[in-house]
Amino acid sequence: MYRRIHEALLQNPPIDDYDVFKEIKFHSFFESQQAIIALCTYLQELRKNIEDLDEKQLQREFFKLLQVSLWGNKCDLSISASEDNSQKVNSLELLDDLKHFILVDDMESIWSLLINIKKRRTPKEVTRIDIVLDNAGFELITDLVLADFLLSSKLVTEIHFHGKCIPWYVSDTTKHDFNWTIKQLQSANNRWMSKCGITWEGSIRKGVMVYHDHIFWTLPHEFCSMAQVATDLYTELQKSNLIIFKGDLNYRKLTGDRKWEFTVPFHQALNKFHPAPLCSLRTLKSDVQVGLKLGQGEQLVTSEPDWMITGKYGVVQFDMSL
Ligand SMILES: O=P(O)(O)OC[C@H]1O[C@](O)(CO)[C@@H](O)[C@@H]1O
Repeated sequence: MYRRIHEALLQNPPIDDYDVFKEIKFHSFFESQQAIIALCTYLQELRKNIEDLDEKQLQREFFKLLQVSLWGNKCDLSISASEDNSQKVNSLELLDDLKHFILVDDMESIWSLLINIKKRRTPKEVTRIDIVLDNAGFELITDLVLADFLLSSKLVTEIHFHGKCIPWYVSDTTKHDFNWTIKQLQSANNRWMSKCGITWEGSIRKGVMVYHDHIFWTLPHEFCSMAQVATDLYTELQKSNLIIFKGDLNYRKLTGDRKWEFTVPFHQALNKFHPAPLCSLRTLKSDVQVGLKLGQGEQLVTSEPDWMITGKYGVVQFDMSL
């Protein structure tokens, strides 16, 4: 459907590069303003003392911002049929209450990977994280905040973002959305928002934040076929130390969108897709889920029949092995 919409526009210059979802994406960004201010303020305060944090404190902040990015995935205009689905309250204050809804929590393993790389890194070495983006609006801000934290804490030295070439699933991030968001922050009437915008613009100029897009992300292929059908993208991702896949649609493509048993290991469902260590930050909006404990899925089926489609539950699911 999204391809059809795009095709129809392509055939009708001068509106051939018009994004029909632009207005609602903008609206969702502005509606999330207070939550964005809270997050930007938190980040800027954190940056002031980041050099003084010990390992435990750094880990705590990493877990916080990883969860903020996870729950940012609730803000998706495709699940809400384009009704308002913005973030109204400070997401940092909700984390304790939401913890219980994380069905798979591999945050410790992700932390071990990153902190060990940091400890072993020589001064000239690059540590790279790739974030395969999902929704523009509040979710994109949470991803940028996480990226900034990873860079300012020196856990990593480069962040590569991957977005969509065409408007996709209503609110998915395109290059235009990415640049627009950073410009909006820069010119915002709030010093912390504009500080974030200016810093991120600078990071892009210096090449420590890099934006990519590739047609593969809007093709119907499951990710295990990437090495064959998009060899250049697969090779690019192999340069990463960790790939973070945001959102439900990416999870469906990681796992081939099959009716797996809930207890099938994530590694098995990836079906040999291993360009680099990877993780999924996803709130559940469709009926595929792997890597659960024995009985966990069945219990949810009984107690909450729609647990897989409302975005109430989330996973931070990691696969290390190559
Ligand atoms: O933005 P996300 O997290 O990828 O969610 C997209 C999901 O939402 C839906 O469009 C509706 O639930 C699913 O078909 C799709 O998997």
